[in-house]
Amino acid sequence: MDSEAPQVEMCFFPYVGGGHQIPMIDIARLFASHGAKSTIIVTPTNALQFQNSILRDQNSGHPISIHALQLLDGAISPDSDMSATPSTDTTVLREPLELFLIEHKPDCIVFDMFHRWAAELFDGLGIRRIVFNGSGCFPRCVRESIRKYEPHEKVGSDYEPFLVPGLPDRIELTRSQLPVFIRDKSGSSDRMAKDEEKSFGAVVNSFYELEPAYADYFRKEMGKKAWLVGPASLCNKNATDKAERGKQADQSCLRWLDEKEPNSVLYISFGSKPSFAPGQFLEIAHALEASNYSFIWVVGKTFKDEERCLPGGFEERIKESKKGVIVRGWAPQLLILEHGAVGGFMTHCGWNSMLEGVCCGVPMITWPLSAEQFSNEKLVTDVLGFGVQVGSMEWMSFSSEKKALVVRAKVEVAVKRLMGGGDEVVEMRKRAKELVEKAKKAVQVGGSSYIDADALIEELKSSKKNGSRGMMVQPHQLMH
Ligand SMILES: O=c1ccn([C@@H]2O[C@H](COP(=O)(O)OP(=O)(O)O[C@H]3O[C@H](CO)[C@@H](O)[C@H](O)[C@H]3O)[C@@H](O)[C@H]2O)c(=O)[nH]1
Repeated sequence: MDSEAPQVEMCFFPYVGGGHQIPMIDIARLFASHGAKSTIIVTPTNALQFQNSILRDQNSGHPISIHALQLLDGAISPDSDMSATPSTDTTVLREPLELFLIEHKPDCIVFDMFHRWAAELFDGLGIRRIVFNGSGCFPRCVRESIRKYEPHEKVGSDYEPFLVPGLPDRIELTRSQLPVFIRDKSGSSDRMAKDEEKSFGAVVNSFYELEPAYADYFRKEMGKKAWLVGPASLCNKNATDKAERGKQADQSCLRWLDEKEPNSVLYISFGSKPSFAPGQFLEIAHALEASNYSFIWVVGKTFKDEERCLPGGFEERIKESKKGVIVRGWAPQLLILEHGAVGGFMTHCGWNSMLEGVCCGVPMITWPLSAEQFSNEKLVTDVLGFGVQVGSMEWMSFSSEKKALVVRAKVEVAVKRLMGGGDEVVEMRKRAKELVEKAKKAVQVGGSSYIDADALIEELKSSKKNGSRGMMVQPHQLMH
């Protein structure tokens, strides 16, 4: 490293909730641990959520801070009711952000693509922008291929599988599994893709060894400049950091897990905003009772209609038999997944959950619901080979109450297949273990993600030293 070069100043502007915000906070902490002066720009609500872990990092000597944007008088923060979705309008943050950036002029800003107005602001201010879109290379290759070749236009029905053209593996999807904005050709995805094209590159929460063919494809075939610096969750080294990630979690389920045999518990979570129709909760509950494996089930804040969600006496029965725990708030997901008693993960295939399952070596039951989750499922089951599909077929939108049910028999089959621990699952665990080691190595000194993070910092340093924005060199993976 060039010790004479000035310290690089990076700003991070995460989205206002859930699966996009958590990894970006981790990524900011990761860059600070590499010596970059990192400032996380958030709303006042969010600042409180993350301040403890940032304080701990500061105490370890990492150059990191949080800046809480001061909203104009009368303005309401987009996360005030904690229910932000990808379509939440965040333009109210624009003015205070602009004031901050004019004063601080960082060397770059890593921003979430869901702040749809932000690229224009950064360009206007002449600030180098690096995009973060939350997911990995694989789903982005799938999306680009579909955008380019439109294979979904060439099938006869929403449920007829089509091949996603040009990818390193044979990947099939159906039209019903595609986001509505792709099916309807609405401009929002095109605009975000264009924003990404014009940025200096992308910081990706992934690691090369997880998806080498797709990291190469993303960079070489699709011509994207990308720094794969993850898995970001691995920067949480101690139990306190892991427990406080995102929100304060109720940890009582960990004591319950301590009593269980290795690999005997199924962990069920559908991400930061679990949302099902009552009938779907009911199908899951019946399947869990019928399959008779122990489980921790995160249902989110609360059931909308408690009585229609669970069979009569369900909670009393599972409590008495010690078969299961229902978490109504925020679960300490990282601590649960790394607990030896957990042998399976039923997941909606959000990128973070998928990656966290990989880092903990836990095979999955894949139950994609929306966004790019159907693509992520293919990575888990068809490419990495450590998942069992529950068989969900229908993309559901955030606003829609129309949700296709997966019936209890299908859920039960998947649970028994994964938790039964047959030869297939033994193989999955073996593959998963290998990936755990690769993930850990990637973020250690000399690992692929470590090198990528340093490469970005060095790039920023040298252009700072030259007083120019310069051309960014492609990170380490071209050396592979
Ligand atoms: O009780 C909980 C619930 C969630 N989490 C954490 O919250 C994050 C959830 O992220 P993810 O699994 O990616 O799910 P979503 O919140 O649904 O993520 C959105 O953002 C992801 C990243 O772009 C996309 O892959 C998803 O499709 C999209 O729904 C993970 O880090 C979990 O560990 C907890 O710690 N406790």
